[in-house]
Amino acid sequence: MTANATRVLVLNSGSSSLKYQLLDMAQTRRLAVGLVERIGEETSRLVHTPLATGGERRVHEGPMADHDAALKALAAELAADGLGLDSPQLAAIGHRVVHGGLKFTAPTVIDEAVLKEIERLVPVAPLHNPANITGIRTAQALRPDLPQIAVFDTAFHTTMPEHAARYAIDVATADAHRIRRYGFHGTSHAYVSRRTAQLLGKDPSEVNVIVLHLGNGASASAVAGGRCVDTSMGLTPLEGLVMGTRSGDIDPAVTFHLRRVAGMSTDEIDELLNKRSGLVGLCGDNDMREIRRRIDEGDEAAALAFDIYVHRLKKYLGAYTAVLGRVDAVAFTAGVGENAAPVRAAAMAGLEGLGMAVDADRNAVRSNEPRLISPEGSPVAVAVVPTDEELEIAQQTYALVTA
Ligand SMILES: Nc1ncnc2c1ncn2[C@@H]1O[C@H](COP(=O)(O)OP(=O)(O)O)[C@@H](O)[C@H]1O
Ligand SMILES: CC(=O)OP(=O)(O)O
Ligand SMILES: [Mg+2]
Repeated sequence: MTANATRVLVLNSGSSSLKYQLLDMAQTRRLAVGLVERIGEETSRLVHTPLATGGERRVHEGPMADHDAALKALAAELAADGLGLDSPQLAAIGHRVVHGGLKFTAPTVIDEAVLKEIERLVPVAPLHNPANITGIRTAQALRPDLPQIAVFDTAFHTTMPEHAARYAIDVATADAHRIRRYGFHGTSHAYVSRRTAQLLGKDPSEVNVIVLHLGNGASASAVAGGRCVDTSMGLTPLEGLVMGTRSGDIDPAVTFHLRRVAGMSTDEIDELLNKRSGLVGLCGDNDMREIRRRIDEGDEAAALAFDIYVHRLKKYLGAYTAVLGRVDAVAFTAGVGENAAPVRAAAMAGLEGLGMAVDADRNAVRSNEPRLISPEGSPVAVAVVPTDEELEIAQQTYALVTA
């Protein structure tokens, strides 16, 4: 690595999207950011913003078959800005990897053995790990000489105590198949809980925070003094909160019933619970903006979907208050948490008994900065803290390659 290799490319591959950022770590500056959406569909779309050159945002529409095609397309965009992947200034590529099992508790240099382990975990992250693997393989082919670093969603949760991580099922079966709560979105929960402590002017070790990461996938975590003590996602990213297309918590016997009585196959049930449930299953839309618009027009299915979503949030707020004993702050983050003021207001409504409340004027403020939305003097600080998984991944990646 040359001395002026201070850039990191971060790839955050979702099931059908690929978010990316190129950063210069010498000044912690974003050079380019972008997103490829609807990968695998006819209507794929790439939005690229070249911040370094101050150029216009560029949008390309047209089919992109897979993450390999998406990565090649974004590489071409970067090259057009003179920021190509062939640059000697590129120090490493950092990859978000969703499932790392118990093995990976820290950022890891990717080699064949690491890739094999990520592959082994595909059955427990079927929407995510395959996309992560394609991203890694394509990036390796484009720059075989460069360190590729995996930053795992599961890593932050590996501090959970056994009584939170274990399911109450037969121990021998659980151990034989490594069935336990792993938790996901850990990079976001770690970043946001730290930023929340900062917002309060405290050290992370001094505060207990409930983080609500509400994106398309959604999860809650209880963070005590900077360490995760419980989280809502489990063996897979299906458990917990109501999500865009995933059910979150259900009675596991629902799946037996769907097999025995409804005659569905295991794959059909998997698809139902992961892709046709949650908000989309309840009302046909998974985008909170659209749901709010429909509620304003008097749509009952949208209103019920919203109420179910919020009810689940309240349950986790209550549960994690009990788990933590003392809550200093609740932090809302990700697409819904950062932007949907009505979700925040509804989730907090009636929780005065837990010391939680939202000030309507503060809640209505739109900003990209971390901010308090609870009333002055509230026992629990309620905050909106924008997540930045890409920055966190870039920092962890750069720290590893410059260590
Ligand atoms: N202005 C907004 N108001 C309400 N909800 C929003 C807004 N912007 C985004 N969202 C919600 O955020 C979701 C995407 O969140 P995001 O964190 O980007 O998800 P992911 O990383 O899982 O793709 C959208 O599906 C939508 O429901
Ligand atoms: C783990 C997970 O659910 O991730 P995402 O929200 O990106 O789908
Ligand atoms: Mg996300």
